[in-house]
Amino acid sequence: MTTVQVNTPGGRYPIHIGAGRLHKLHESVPDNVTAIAIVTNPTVGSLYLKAARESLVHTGKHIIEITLPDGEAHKNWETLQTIFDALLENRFDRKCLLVALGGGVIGDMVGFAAACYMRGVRFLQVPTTLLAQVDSSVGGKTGINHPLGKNMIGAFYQPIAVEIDTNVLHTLPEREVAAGLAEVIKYGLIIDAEFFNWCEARVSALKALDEETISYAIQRSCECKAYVVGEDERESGLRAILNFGHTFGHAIEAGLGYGDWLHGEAVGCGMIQAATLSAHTVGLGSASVERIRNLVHAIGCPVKPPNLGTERWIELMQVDKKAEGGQIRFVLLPEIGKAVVQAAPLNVVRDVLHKTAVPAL
Ligand SMILES: NC(=O)c1ccc[n+]([C@@H]2O[C@H](COP(=O)([O-])OP(=O)(O)OC[C@H]3O[C@@H](n4cnc5c(N)ncnc54)[C@H](O)[C@@H]3O)[C@@H](O)[C@H]2O)c1
Ligand SMILES: O=C(O)C(=O)C[C@@H](O)[C@H](O)[C@H](O)COP(=O)(O)O
Ligand SMILES: [Zn+2]
Repeated sequence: MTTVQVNTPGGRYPIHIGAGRLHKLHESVPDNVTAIAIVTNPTVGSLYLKAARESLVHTGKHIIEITLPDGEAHKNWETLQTIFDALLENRFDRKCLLVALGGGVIGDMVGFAAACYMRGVRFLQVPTTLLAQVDSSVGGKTGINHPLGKNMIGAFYQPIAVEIDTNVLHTLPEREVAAGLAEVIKYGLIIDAEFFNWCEARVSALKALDEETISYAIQRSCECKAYVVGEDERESGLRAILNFGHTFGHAIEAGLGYGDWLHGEAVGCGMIQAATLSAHTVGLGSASVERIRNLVHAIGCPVKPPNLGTERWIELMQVDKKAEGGQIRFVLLPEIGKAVVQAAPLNVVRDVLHKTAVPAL
């Protein structure tokens, strides 16, 4: 097992990474917990709820299970309310623990529920998708979508620990693995050029979930994210670089009504668009743009954005949380491994939207 430590003002906690961690969840449950709610969905529940429950039974605590509908389209108020209903019906008190067993959708919603229930109870992240293991379970961004914008309602709220079991990745559909790899590559692009090279050289092993390769990819991703959120928990500066590819990517997700493209797929394609914009604004070389496009393609994510119509793209991107005074701000790369956040002229953005609409592969 490897441990990566997260240290933020809002919480200090370990990320445990290893094969079989699902059977050791009890090790992360504090003694003074009064009751545990395992929150999952039917897909993950049918695969892993039994193992999670069996390990948590070792704590001797009262355990309930809450099953939410599966999918990004359900990351909303209505689903959140069902968590509160179950907690109240079962008389859960302030010393309860919520366990998020699932991908990023479950993690984001359970984290937000934990932030709100009785003004804050503890929660444990047990991410079961690659994307959730390398990104969403770490750093405390929690929340739900609004029809007008992605993750628009939420809170910064840290878990007490993250338990990553690499074994669970083997039941993931290929498309979900590709989506997770998009966020892995992101760390190389924004902060660690050597890690980008490392990923480029290991595409087959990453896609095949080779144990040693994927474990290192998860560890390095968590280290990068832990560093960034440790410096800037609430995104007053540096943390915005974790949003590379997301200004375009979130527009794809919201523009298509959530659930058509996977989050990681939208981010993968958005990173190509952001790289193209970087070439026009901060001097990223065309060879680097090509490398990024090739790697996104190689991991199995789409490289051609959907046709939302240029003005609709702009409208959707203006809703982005990084926007200030109506001006869209983008994460841009002067070079691979280095990121800056700045506004870009709208005529250049329009030009990039036209250029990236043409498939180059
Ligand atoms: N909070 C953050 O910092 C952060 C970071 C990145 C993404 N996100 C959010 O995370 C969400 C995307 O997360 P995701 O990609 O994990 O999607 P997801 O949670 O929808 O999971 C993808 C699919 O895989 C299934 N699944 C989960 N684990 C499985 C397993 N081991 N085997 C088989 N199937 C499994 C799920 O049931 C679901 O159908 C988005 O809402 C995104 O906005 C948040
Ligand atoms: O943790 C962060 O900060 C990120 O930006 C990570 C992103 O991968 C993630 O998709 C996040 O939920 C996006 O945040 P948002 O503030 O743009 O909704
Ligand atoms: Zn993301």
